[in-house]
Amino acid sequence: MATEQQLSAIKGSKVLMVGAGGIGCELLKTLALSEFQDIHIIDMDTIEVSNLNRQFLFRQSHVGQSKAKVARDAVLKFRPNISITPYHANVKDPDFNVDFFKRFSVVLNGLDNLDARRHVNRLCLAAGVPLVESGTTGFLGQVTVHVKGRTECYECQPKPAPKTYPVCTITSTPSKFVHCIVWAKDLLFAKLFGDKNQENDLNVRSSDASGSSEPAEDVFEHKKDEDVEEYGRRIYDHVFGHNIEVALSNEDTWKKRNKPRPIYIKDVALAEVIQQNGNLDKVPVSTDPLSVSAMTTIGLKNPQDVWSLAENSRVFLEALKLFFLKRGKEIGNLSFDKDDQLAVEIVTAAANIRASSFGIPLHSLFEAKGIAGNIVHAVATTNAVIAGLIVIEAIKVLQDDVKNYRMTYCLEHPSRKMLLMPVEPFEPNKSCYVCSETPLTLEINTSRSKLRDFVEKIVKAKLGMSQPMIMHGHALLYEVGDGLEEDMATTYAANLEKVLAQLPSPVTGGTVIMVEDLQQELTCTINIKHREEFDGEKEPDGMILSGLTEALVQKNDEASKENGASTSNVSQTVSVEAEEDDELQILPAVSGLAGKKRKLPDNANSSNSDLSGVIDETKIPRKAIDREDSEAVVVLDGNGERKKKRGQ
Ligand SMILES: Nc1ncnc2c1ncn2[C@@H]1O[C@H](COP(=O)(O)OP(=O)(O)OP(=O)(O)O)[C@@H](O)[C@H]1O
Ligand SMILES: [Zn+2]
Repeated sequence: MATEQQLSAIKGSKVLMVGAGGIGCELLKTLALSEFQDIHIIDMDTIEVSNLNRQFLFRQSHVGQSKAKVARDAVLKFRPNISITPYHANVKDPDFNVDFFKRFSVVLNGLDNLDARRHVNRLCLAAGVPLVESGTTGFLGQVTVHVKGRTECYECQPKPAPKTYPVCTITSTPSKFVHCIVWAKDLLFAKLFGDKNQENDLNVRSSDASGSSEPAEDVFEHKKDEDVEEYGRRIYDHVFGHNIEVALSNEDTWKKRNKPRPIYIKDVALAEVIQQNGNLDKVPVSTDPLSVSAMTTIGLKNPQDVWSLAENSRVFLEALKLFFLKRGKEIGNLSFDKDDQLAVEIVTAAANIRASSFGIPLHSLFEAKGIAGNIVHAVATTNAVIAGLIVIEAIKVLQDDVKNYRMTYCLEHPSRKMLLMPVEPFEPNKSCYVCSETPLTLEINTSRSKLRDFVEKIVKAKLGMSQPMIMHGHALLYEVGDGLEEDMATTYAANLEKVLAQLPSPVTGGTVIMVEDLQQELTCTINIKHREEFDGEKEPDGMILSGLTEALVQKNDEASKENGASTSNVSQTVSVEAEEDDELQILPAVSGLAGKKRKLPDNANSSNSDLSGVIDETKIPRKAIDREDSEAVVVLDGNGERKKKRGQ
């Protein structure tokens, strides 16, 4: 039961919720039942069938409608007298500016991606509004509190980067099914259906061109009059047969490894089935390109079955054919999407054929989809627990009860009888470029890199700015926005194509530039250091930004060990991520010592970095507690009451 003081804080508040998905639905219900009276919700999505199992405010009949609006209507049914204002929009829209944020007592995030979270963090800082941030993945979850000047901001600490694998493991020496999936998705699928000009480590030449003056042809090129089936067989033999033969010729690689087996269509005894399969008459008529299915055409029904090599080969050939016949217009622009049935089918089939070649156990489409889409199945209970914790923290924030703020981690298994681990928040990180505006340093070749490279690779990708303005002293080098005069827009467009040292106000070693995002009201100072050379493999951007609270790249230790010595390419990595969302950071239970340095655990996990789909997360907090035994730890006792334990 809330005290009177709490009730009065709740009733007088105006709350902004961002995200009306898994956490958001639970959160809106809990806010309404906790007597909150004025709630605004932003969500840019419409309801999908796959949301219904856990986003309980939505029903089948709501599919296709705005999440924010339907969530509002559903809650008003049992709390008709409160005010809920929905916005079916992206929180990054310019309408949601600092003035908009200033209208709220607290902002509560129920988002699923880093980009939006960073954006909201910046707006909350600029508006001086407290933020309660949250995330869940399977049984894991966390709620953190961010109040300007008092606690760290969302970006004060590094976020775990996607798990990556050495390129050589993916291209030459896979030892796990996940390696085959990454190969099929990031290399093969990208080469077949993505941008043809992209850099890609897949062997694309039909033969080694070194001996001849003629450049070898790109096998992935679909020749004008080439029959699609013929094309499919050619690709099959090249990637599963020829490329493996080439790999085998490098004998050193296989001295301590099992040799892979080249697989050609003729080996799979497909002669007859090729004739039968791909009967397009059998494809159900559908207007939705994402529902075209090779499995259906072939008559494979159960996605949980593990297909044989021959079945995988049939699916591969059929899916390739369907892409060309049914979705030809998309070819050249596709990137893997876990909700694209045909894409999942071809990636599953290709990964399985490769796995077969390397003696790795095959997997079902269902399993392969989980791995490729990095799906950790959501647990509705975790969302409910996290939503409850968000409301608890929101109430403390409304009462300005700073000393009782807690960041709480929800674990899968009890650790010291705790499933919920509260941790005192940390002070702002003095070197955070977001909340402490600490200058950054950029090493760059100022006579080779263009302003466009700087904008794309640094300002947008690294600093997460969407409406940047770049200044050198009083000179404005670049700006975006609707209100720009035509001549200025032309000047900025021309500047983008100039190398830094040749800009109207030249940027060279020693220059200090300011980058400002007008919407986020964030300004970064960047000290420029000219550097002549960059290592193409280790520093592929050709520029290095330092001073960020940088992401920790999680190396797959086993993969590194297995392949570390095999090629020169170990430092290069392939990301297993299709998208940068669902990021969840699990931090150790260092507590009580606000301002003290903390480390991410070695095996820190995040939902988007664990491909097994099963996160062995319990080790993280438990290890952390054990390691931090002598530190102050705040625990919940059996009755749920908070006790503060001080270590010796
Ligand atoms: N930039 C954004 N602006 C507004 N809403 C956003 C933004 N980014 C994400 N969201 C919303 O945050 C919610 C996150 O919810 P959740 O993690 O349950 O994802 P989901 O898309 O509903 O489910 P799933 O990804 O598991 O299919 C989604 O409803 C999504 O629309
Ligand atoms: Zn910060």
